[in-house]
Amino acid sequence: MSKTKVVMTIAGSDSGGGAGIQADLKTFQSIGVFGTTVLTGVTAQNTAGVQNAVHLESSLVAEQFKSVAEDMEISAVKTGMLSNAQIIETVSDNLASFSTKPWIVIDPVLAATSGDLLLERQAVSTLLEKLIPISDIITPNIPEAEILTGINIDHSKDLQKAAHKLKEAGAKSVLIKGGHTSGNATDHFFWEDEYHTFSAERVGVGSLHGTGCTLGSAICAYLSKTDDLLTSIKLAKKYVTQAINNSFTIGEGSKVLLHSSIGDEEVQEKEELNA
Ligand SMILES: Nc1ncnc2c1ncn2[C@@H]1O[C@H](COP(=O)(O)OP(=O)(O)OP(=O)(O)O)[C@@H](O)[C@H]1O
Ligand SMILES: Cc1ncc(CO)c(N)n1
Repeated sequence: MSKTKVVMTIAGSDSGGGAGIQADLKTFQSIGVFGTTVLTGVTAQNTAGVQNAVHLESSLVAEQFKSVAEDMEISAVKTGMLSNAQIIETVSDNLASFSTKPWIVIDPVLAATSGDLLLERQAVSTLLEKLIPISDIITPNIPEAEILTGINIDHSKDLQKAAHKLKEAGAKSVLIKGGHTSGNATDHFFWEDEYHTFSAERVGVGSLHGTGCTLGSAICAYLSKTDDLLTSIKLAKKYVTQAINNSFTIGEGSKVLLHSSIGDEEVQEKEELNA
């Protein structure tokens, strides 16, 4: 039997259970990897919005990181809510300290679905300087890509320009998510000189909560299993689409996703694709 892969999410808590570290752990469990956590902050949050948010001391962020990384071999890391510049710097320093570099997936969370801010605006430049250069993949939604690059995204040419700017900032690859558009839910992937799209029929279920966290943590989980970017994005897109198809109402606000076990046969697709 192959060894269970250990992955890490560096993110905030969503008390409502739909996004943040809770969504990440549910995704890891469903895909069959062992999830560890470095908590950056705690939100009082539900499906309707964020009622309060408190970030942790960066020294405690560093200690959690050390406790896990000294004990286990981490094969992939995903970041979510990072709250402020100090936490970003701590995360960047700690990620740089791995002797064997894990895959690094950066979900540049700036705000919740409800619009509440989850990263201080003045920390955007720190994210660009400290974290993006060490990422294997960064996964902004369209509003996040606009804020990170200062480019208004109206046409496909704008997507290209924004991705180019993020690659110039040091990202190895860029996946711009298409949740915030109309028509099909198409994600645009820019990697070296390659361009790929990952598309699914838009599910007309109204507002959703936790889609971005789920996609990012699924990419992280599959990277740990397959060591292959394209395969991981393809499988993660399939995972999030299925969870969206099965989404349900649990509170007054956005719907939440249903995470269901997938099993190793999905990963066999890699072998089939490579055969
Ligand atoms: N209604 C939908 N139907 C199908 N797929 C969707 C839908 N909405 C979002 N997606 C997909 O979900 C994934 C996450 O994209 P999205 O743009 O929603 O991320 P996000 O805005 O970061 O999420 P969040 O709202 O949780 O912060 C993408 O693969 C996107 O295409
Ligand atoms: C804690 C947390 N992280 C990320 C998101 C983004 O959906 C959220 N709403 N809450």
